[in-house]
Amino acid sequence: MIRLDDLAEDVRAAVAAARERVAALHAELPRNELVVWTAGNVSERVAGADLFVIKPSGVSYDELAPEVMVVCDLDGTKIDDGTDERLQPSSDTAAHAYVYRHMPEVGGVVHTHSTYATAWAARREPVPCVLTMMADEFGGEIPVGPFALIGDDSIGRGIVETLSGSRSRAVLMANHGPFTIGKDARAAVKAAVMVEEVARTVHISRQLGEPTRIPQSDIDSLYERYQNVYGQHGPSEEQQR
Ligand SMILES: O=C(CO)[C@@H](O)[C@H](O)COP(=O)(O)O
Repeated sequence: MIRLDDLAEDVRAAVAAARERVAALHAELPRNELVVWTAGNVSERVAGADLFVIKPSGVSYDELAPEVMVVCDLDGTKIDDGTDERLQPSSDTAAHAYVYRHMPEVGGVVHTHSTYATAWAARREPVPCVLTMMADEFGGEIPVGPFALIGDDSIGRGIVETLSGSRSRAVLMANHGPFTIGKDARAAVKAAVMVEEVARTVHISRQLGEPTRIPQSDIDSLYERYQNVYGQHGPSEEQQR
């Protein structure tokens, strides 16, 4: 079994940094009202190693300190990471691991059961692209993935099949809920917040009548601008010094 203490110093430092980030980001799930009880998880790939960090299963968000974040290899097997050997990683670990193995550009994965996104998942209905925020963030509709049972590669396969070649960073797994991906865990958490927001707004809009879809050329322009122009660019003040 891989022992964390036997790994190179730079890998151990990268694991420690990922544990800090993943522990802190779990607080965003209840803060943004994306989860009840312990029903959601965040993971992040460890830079420069075939490892990722994920929360332990069924532990209260209040108790998710960096030192209880579980370290797994890309098969989803917990390594000897210094935590109690009885501490089990998230029940969705196999799904996260499958995504990291098959989507090398992905550095973070999030799963929640947030109410509105999960309501669309229960209907197995994609959220149509009727909001500029959707075009900006997801570049089109939020797709639905197949129904898959928890515990093996099935969920991961469904996520990868649905999101490979899609601009969407979110998939609604049928009858289950949203899974989101990003370049790192923070980006995947942002996508989880955004998918819930747009699922809620489009649901409310449909109570008023049928929302109007945005033409594809406008979706493309909005996506291009948001991904490449929106926000702050260039070196930070620290980098300029
Ligand atoms: O969907 C499920 C279980 O049915 C999971 O997403 C849990 O709701 C969260 O599990 P842990 O990450 O705490 O194992």
